[in-house]
Amino acid sequence: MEVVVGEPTRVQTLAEKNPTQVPPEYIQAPENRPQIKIPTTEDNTSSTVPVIDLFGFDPDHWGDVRRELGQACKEWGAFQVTNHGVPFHLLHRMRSVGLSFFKDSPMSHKLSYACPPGSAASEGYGSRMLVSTSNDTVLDWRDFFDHHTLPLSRRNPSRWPDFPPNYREVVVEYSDCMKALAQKLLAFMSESLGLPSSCIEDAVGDFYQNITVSYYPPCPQPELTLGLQSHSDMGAITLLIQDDVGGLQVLKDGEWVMVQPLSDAIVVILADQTEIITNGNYRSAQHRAIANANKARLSVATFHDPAKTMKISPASALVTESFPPRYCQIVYGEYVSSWYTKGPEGKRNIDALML
Ligand SMILES: O=C(O)CCC(=O)C(=O)O
Ligand SMILES: [Fe+2]
Repeated sequence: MEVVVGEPTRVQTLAEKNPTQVPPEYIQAPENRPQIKIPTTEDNTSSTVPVIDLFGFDPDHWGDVRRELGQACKEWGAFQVTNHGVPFHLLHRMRSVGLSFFKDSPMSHKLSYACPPGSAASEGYGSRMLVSTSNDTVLDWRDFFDHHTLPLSRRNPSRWPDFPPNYREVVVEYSDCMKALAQKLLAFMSESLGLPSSCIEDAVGDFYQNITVSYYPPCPQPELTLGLQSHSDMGAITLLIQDDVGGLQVLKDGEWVMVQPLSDAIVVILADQTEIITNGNYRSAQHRAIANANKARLSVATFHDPAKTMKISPASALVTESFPPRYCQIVYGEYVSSWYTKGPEGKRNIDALML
């Protein structure tokens, strides 16, 4: 494998030249290309990513919410939540400062935050997800900004954009709200499996939280490329908001299903460590983002991961003689390194751990 050195091409810079074609390094193999469909009234609408009303965590609704959540975790590994308690104006402000950084600040400003080329998951402005590439690696039609937000020892707002002027304070507030929601959701998920409410969170340990703002510029040939290749998230739980353009898809029974943009909802994506901890009772969601011919799209994903030193294995309460462990124990940091080196290719990293 050849290690990438030097600054990557910024997709936004490419797109601003109004090309009529996507450069070859962004063209996916035919089997990975998205089917861009214009929705019709004959579409089978039975397959939609579940939307779960959390009723502001009102205890009167806990039983129903737990049941719905448990079913969505089993069948989909991804769902949207409404009445989640995070103020709508905060979701709006987070999208708005993210968009303003990409759209309103000059490239020279963005580049002053560039991720160091060739290092995985570093904080800053980036365009390539993987550390190294072979000739057949296909690039994503995406630029992003990654923030290290938790634990507090990793949080250094001076590494984040200072434009627009309220950028840093919005990210701090957003980070804290997402942590609180992730904790509540993991508690419900534990309970829905008959486990004590702290079971999954205890197995994850202190959250390592990263917030990634993804910017997908308009693309001349969205049918040939992907905004973000098919993958499952490697940590425990991801909370995502998007704008009204749409493009996030979840794989369900071999079909790619679009996650309908709902401005006040938060998309919940189960990640690989939750699949291991729940011994496969709940599965991580395979997902991807498609590009759009006419519009730029923005999403904000908040990842909650274990510390690199954490050992992750199926919860002992879910392992019995009739339900033996289905995954071997891993050290999270080793899982991450291998993920970034090999690339995600759907769920191959987690599938490789299955006993
Ligand atoms: O932009 C999206 O909707 C998906 C982002 C995502 O899956 C990720 O950053 O891991
Ligand atoms: Fe993801």
